[in-house]
Amino acid sequence: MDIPCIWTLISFVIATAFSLSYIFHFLRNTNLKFITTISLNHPKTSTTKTACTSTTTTTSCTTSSTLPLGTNGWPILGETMEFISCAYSDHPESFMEKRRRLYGKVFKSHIFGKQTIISTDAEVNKFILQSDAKLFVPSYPKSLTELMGKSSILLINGSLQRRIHGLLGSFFKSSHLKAQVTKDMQSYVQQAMDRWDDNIHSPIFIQDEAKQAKKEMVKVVKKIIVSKRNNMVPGGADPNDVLDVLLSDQSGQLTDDLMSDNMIDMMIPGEDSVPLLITLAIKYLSDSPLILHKLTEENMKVHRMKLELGEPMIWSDYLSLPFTQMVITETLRMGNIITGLMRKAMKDVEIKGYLIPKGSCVLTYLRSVHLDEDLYDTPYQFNPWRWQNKDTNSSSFTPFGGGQRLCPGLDLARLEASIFLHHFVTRFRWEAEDDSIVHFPTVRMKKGMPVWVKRRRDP
Ligand code: HEM
Repeated sequence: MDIPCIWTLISFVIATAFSLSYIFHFLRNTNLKFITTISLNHPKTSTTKTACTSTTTTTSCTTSSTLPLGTNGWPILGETMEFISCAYSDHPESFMEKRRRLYGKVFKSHIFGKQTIISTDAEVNKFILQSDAKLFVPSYPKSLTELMGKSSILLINGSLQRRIHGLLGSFFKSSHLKAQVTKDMQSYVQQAMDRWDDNIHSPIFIQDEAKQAKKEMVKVVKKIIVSKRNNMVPGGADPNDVLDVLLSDQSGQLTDDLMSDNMIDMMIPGEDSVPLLITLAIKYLSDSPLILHKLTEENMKVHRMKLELGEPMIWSDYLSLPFTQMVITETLRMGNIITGLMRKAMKDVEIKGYLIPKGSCVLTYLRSVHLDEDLYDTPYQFNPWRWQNKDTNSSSFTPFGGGQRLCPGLDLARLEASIFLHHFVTRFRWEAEDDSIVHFPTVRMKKGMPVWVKRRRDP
């Protein structure tokens, strides 16, 4: 066969493949029930497997469980293009909403090169996040795992993960660290805001300013580690806090690699998540004058009281401002800085009647839960009052994950956001330029959240 002929044949095969996959896709969308039955091997018709349900204390096995429904989309591409185009649109939830309507809150899809079970159900997510490594382990794309390092706490499992988690958790909770972070952040924020006073000809970009503040915070944590290491006397005094414990650990498990990988874990949320939390709070406040007024009033009150007493604000003052904390909680709910968490099933697991087969990749999609109208009235409305007398420790609110991997930096994140907001609203009035939230590949402001600031005359 000559060369043009081979090309004609190849083109024909490719065209046929695309046409068939188009027809297949079209049929599936128009006659969903028929196709799901065939293409998904739906257990109602063909699959019955033995599966295990675990609670904190028991694991029981049943023989009737159903695989989540859903579609695989196009060959190779799966449903990735639709996922991305929805994520870039004004309504990024549309991908999940459409499938929730068709298949329920837990469904199957094929995104980013992998068949994935997506859970948008609060209870299912809670179960998955609270399970130990016998049932589910973290599962991230190779590019991310290489960045994190193999001994990153986000990737290790079992007793070593629990040990490091406990140590980091107590370090971040220690009043010593909170006091140091508060002192350094206050001084940084004040210096930065002094510069803004003179800046009347251009807007301030909150996203960049918050990131710069955060870089200072990472330096603070590092400074504490270095100074502790230098001042450590072998067999010396009892450890003061967890970092002392980490540094003096003799088990040989906490290698330098492990310590440095975990510093990176702390820098990723530091460089990104906390600045984003601050930026989103400013965005929502700029759009809601009444809420901004109430927040300013609360912060002004404590600011004046501290001035009269001649005392500085300390970390516990920031964390006990009730309305400010409600604003931060509502920002976490609506902002969804971490949209979802990836896990891999280590055995067949049955949750709420869904069968999750061993080896499945599972995306616990936190965003859909936080915006679920079954759980929140008018979920797209920024309403901090909804948190009045409401527990933030529930399966319907998990911006910091849950279970054994619950974010150990959550108090620190709230503290840093509170410090920034306090100094910002007590020193300035501002007018925000139009900006919008982008949801893919990560959440951020399109223009960096430019605001025009004006010094308050009523300290
Ligand atoms: C708004 C800010 C933050 C958000 C939304 C956030 C969110 C999260 C989430 C959802 C997880 C769970 C990951 C998983 O289950 O796979 C996590 C874990 C973690 N976070 Fe945060 N985080 C924030 C700030 C911080 C800060 C400030 C630090 C430390 C300085 C920090 C350190 C960590 C660490 C070390 C883990 C891993 C815990 C483990 O796997 O045992 N985070 N974070």
